[in-house]
Amino acid sequence: MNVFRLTHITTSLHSGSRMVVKNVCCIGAGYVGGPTCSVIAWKCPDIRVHVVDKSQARIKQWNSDKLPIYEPGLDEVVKECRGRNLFFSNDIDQAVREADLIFISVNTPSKTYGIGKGRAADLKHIELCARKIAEVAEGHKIVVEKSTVPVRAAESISHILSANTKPGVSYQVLSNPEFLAEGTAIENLVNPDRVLIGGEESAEGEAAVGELTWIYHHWVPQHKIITLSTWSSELSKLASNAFLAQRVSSINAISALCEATGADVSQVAYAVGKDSRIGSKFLQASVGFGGSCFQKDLLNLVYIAECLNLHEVAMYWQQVTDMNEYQRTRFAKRIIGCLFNTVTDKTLAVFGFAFKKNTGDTRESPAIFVCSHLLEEGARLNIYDPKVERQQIESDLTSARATSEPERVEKLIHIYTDPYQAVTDAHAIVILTEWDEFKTYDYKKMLSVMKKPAFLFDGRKILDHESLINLGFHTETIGKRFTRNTLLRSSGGDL
Ligand SMILES: NC(=O)C1=CN([C@@H]2O[C@H](COP(=O)(O)OP(=O)(O)OC[C@H]3O[C@@H](n4cnc5c(N)ncnc54)[C@H](O)[C@@H]3O)[C@@H](O)[C@H]2O)C=CC1
Ligand SMILES: O=C(O)[C@H]1O[C@H](OP(=O)(O)OP(=O)(O)OC[C@H]2O[C@@H](n3ccc(=O)[nH]c3=O)[C@H](O)[C@@H]2O)[C@H](O)[C@@H](O)[C@@H]1O
Repeated sequence: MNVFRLTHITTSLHSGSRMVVKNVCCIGAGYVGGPTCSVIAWKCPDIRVHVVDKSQARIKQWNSDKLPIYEPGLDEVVKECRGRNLFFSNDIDQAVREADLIFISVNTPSKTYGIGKGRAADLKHIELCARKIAEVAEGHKIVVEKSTVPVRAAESISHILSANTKPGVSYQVLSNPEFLAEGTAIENLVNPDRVLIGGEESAEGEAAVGELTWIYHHWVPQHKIITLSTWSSELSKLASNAFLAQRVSSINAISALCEATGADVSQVAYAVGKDSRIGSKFLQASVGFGGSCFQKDLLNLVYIAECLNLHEVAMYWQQVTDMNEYQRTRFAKRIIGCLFNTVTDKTLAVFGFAFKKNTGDTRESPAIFVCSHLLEEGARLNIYDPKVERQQIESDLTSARATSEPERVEKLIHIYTDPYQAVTDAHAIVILTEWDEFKTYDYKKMLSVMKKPAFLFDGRKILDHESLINLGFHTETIGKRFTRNTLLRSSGGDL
């Protein structure tokens, strides 16, 4: 079916029967809408791209020299296209009215209220976009679901649009989920593994799929563009994130076994990944996965399965997120255990707060969970991250969800812009993000200003642990135990 549809689309493109997309609008100028549409504008100089958002602050930043998100390569793309065929504004009505094709790229967080609280995707922003489009649209519009949504969300969008259709207005709704990862967004967008386009199985549906395919054809080879049914496209996105998260939880489960048995998780991951059926990617054991999507998309999948009475399926995917919770808690407990079972009034230098390197994003960062656990135990935290803003760290750790005692926490956290200052008089260094610069530090110099015994907990497995032990650090990492640390502990660590 797929081959048939692709052939059909290519034929209709060549026959000159297309509507020719000249104006694209994207509602939602976030981590997905911003980079995705910047790349479309960059690769398609013949298309005008308008990125709109309800947040004035966000749009102001997109129009400034300091973009609202840090993403390698993004500044250059925006600089080249902004004002030429790429525009950022709050005028949603006008952008929607002028557009031939509208991406909906707004946030779809887990619900924080009502039925499905904490698990179901909150589609209120999507619905508001559909209603806005219905209110102001003129002529024919292709509406593209770019946000990650539950299966059959496109049906709800279509219902809202058709129930409010004015004379002379028509719509086609497509699913085109995004697979970019933060920190490598531009690279992923420029050279995607695949692009999914789901559409209705009708002549109109296929014509709309053809229009979006034409946009991607500007830079993505035909064989990477997969057309499929709307529902398959929506579910493929949730399934992809679930599979990726599952790999991380699988290797993290093995890391606990390694620590208990004396095996080394890096060696196990290497050996397992050499099997070409398994592959080596996404097998890096860590303090746990973070980011705005893995957790919410997994929980959404669990919720969908439960609603469909597929309890075993729900329980299977639930375990992936339970394992992640276990890994984060296990790491925090290990820190406390090694520090003689108490961190109260001890100073810990925390390196990294973003959920992964090369981003300033902290959403669901394991750092929030580990730090919150340590703060509950009364630790003082000196936190350094090269890209996360001070206010973000403060708000993440003092928010109602992270703690019940914001005033107490405020006194316990100190944000540093220099890692060497952050370690002064600290009892331990805790690495929570895999920033490359952490590998380049002078740990001998750091050790000299720390309390002894000095501890280092590498939650990302990025440092040379043997060298650190030789320097005199009591070193702990995920999925491996160092026997020489025992000597350190018995000698008071003063080597
Ligand atoms: N962050 C990521 O790396 C990825 C995210 N996704 C998915 O893409 C979607 C968007 O995610 P992000 O870009 O991270 O979210 P985000 O929170 O960074 O951006 C969403 C933007 O939409 C705006 N918005 C919300 N409702 C609006 C409305 N009614 N009118 C105008 N603007 C509105 C918000 O002000 C915000 O700026 C989500 O469904 C997410 O699951 C998919 C792939 C990767
Ligand atoms: O839907 C989304 O939001 C996106 O979610 C992930 O992208 P992202 O969350 O940006 O980053 P990842 O590289 O997937 O990392 C997620 C988390 O897993 C952790 N991780 C990743 C890989 C690994 O081997 N080990 C590991 O602990 C990372 O440190 C990070 O905390 C997916 O990789 C993207 O394909 C998807 O589009």
